[in-house]
Amino acid sequence: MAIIEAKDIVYKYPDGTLALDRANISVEKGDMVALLGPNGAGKSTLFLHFNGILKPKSGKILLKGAPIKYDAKSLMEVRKTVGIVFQNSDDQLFAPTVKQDVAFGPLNLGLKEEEVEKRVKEALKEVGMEGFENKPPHHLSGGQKKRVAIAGILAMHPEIMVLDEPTAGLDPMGASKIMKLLYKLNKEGITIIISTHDVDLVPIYANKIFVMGKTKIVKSGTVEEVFSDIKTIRSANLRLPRVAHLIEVLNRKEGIDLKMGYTIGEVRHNFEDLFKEHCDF
Ligand SMILES: Nc1ncnc2c1ncn2[C@@H]1O[C@H](COP(=O)(O)OP(=O)(O)OP(=O)(O)O)[C@@H](O)[C@H]1O
Repeated sequence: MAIIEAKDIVYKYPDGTLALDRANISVEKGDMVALLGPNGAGKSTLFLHFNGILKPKSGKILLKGAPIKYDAKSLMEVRKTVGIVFQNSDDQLFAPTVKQDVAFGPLNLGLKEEEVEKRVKEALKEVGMEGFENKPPHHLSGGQKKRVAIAGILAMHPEIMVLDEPTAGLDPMGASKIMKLLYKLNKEGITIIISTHDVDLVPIYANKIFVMGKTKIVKSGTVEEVFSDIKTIRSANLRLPRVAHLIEVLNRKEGIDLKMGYTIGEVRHNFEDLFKEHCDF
């Protein structure tokens, strides 16, 4: 059974913009999902439905099979289960110190001070931000802010983490580190859903991809299923991962018959197999 599902979600902003028009998505427990799509497709709008920040005009969000309700008590429960990390960390971090920021969510859950302290410590350790407890968040770098924002959500012990473009604005090493952190959290049991434009990182970490066109999901599947659908990739302003593009060019222009791959590791194996087939070592 899906852990979280959007069913026929329609959402119109007050100015009349139809941002979602019967959008459907279904995520299994333990998945690490990447949502791809062009600017303005509706990815952030869809994410804001996952923990009830936005209420659909029609359609439902099902959490563990049950439609979420929008009264304050039900929303509190939903937000314990589903944590959202916003695209812009400055929208998330507002307390005078890192420690107070990470403590905000658990304190809101009404947890005892001792338990809050414990969770803050654990969360900062998990994201590699121990020692920054007393720093003001606005003095941190972009990558550090992202880690603190993730810690603030982790401290609520969510089952699902939804991250809107978690690598946007980070340098390549910082982006890889954040993806590795999310991968680790996923392996520890948290279902992770991210939106991203980083098609080179997606095949390394995601086990399921959804592609969003304007207002709805237009394709879903494994890395291979999605990236082999070139028409959809182009229509969503995406591109192949660089390494896959190289294979495509080698096969097309040089007449090499190399098996397609989407990560460096995969392609290395495919090259080795090709060499074994054609060379006497
Ligand atoms: N507060 C708002 N009021 C009116 N329209 C909005 C608002 N926020 C977003 N929109 C519109 O809704 C549509 C979907 O926007 P959304 O931010 O969800 O897209 P996105 O896929 O997350 O884009 P990006 O990749 O650029 O972050 C766009 O047409 C956008 O202009």
